[in-house]
Amino acid sequence: MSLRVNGLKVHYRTLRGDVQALDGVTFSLGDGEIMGLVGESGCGKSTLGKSLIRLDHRMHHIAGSIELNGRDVPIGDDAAMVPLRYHEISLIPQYAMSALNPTRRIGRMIDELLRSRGVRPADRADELRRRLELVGLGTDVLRRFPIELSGGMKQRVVMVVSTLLDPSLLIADEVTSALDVSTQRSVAESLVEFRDRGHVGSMVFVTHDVALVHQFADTIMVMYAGHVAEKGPAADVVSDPRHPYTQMLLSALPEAGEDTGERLRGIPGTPPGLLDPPTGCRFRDRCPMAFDKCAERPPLVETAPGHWSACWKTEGH
Ligand SMILES: Nc1ncnc2c1ncn2[C@@H]1O[C@H](COP(=O)(O)OP(=O)(O)OP(=O)(O)O)[C@@H](O)[C@H]1O
Repeated sequence: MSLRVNGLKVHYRTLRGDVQALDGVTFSLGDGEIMGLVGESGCGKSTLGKSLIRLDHRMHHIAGSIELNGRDVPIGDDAAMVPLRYHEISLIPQYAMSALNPTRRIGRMIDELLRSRGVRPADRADELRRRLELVGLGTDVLRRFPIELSGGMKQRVVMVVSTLLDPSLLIADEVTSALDVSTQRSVAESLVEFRDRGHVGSMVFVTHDVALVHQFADTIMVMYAGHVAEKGPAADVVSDPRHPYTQMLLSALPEAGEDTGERLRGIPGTPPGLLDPPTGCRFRDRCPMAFDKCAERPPLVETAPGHWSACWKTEGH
């Protein structure tokens, strides 16, 4: 499995003009790679996740291409995307577990979903049972209503359903944010296990939680205001961040076990509005290292093997 996203621009049409939510996003994902996608609220994480599978009616594909396993993904053509959805690319949207239909038993809901995707439920019944077991659920959940399950159980059901057709790519959007810390970890471990067993090819794991994602992701991509700031091996991004935004994002996190008595400080300032974003580097108004050249947009450059950064001050620019 391989994914290549090249120069992707996606805007939201609003009465006040176009919100430039993704402005030339370029990255690739290798076979089996789990990529954590992080950045402050509003930087375009969910928009990128949705763009890979389904644009809603306000989203417009302005430019750029997506290639999955060497084939073009026609994101601007809703009808042409139908055969790819859930079979090739699957999404666990934000709040999916809260959106389970309260009047349907889990088993019936799964049957209906499979039929809507052109699959006979009986053909996947054994696999469904195996995967429920894999995430620690008995088949009795199939007879239950969503209200009878805990948050962690619901999230596991959603994971199993979203991956039942063995997609090449899974986008998991904030799947752990509403869960307690130990459940977060076990949901993340189940996703890794699904990848290890080949139930999903690669994964984009969207989260605010750098500390959690760095424990299990292979790579981390940091977005800022619709641009990619940095992408690289998870351990390198955390131990040797190249982009000043990543450095500030990480320094705003507490060290494990450390209590300095200081209040945590966020990054001063706020991201620019995307209706009329500044030209050049979009981080420059908040960046302590900004200089004249930042009025020009810095290209994303590979500064070490597999480690990319878009900053004029990073070596290699
Ligand atoms: N339906 C919409 N109409 C107009 N603008 C939108 C819409 N949805 C998102 N946006 C804007 O697009 C930009 C990217 O939003 P997006 O939800 O992708 O960010 P995010 O990083 O996923 O944020 P969060 O972490 O809060 O989910 C933001 O400026 C947001 O205000």
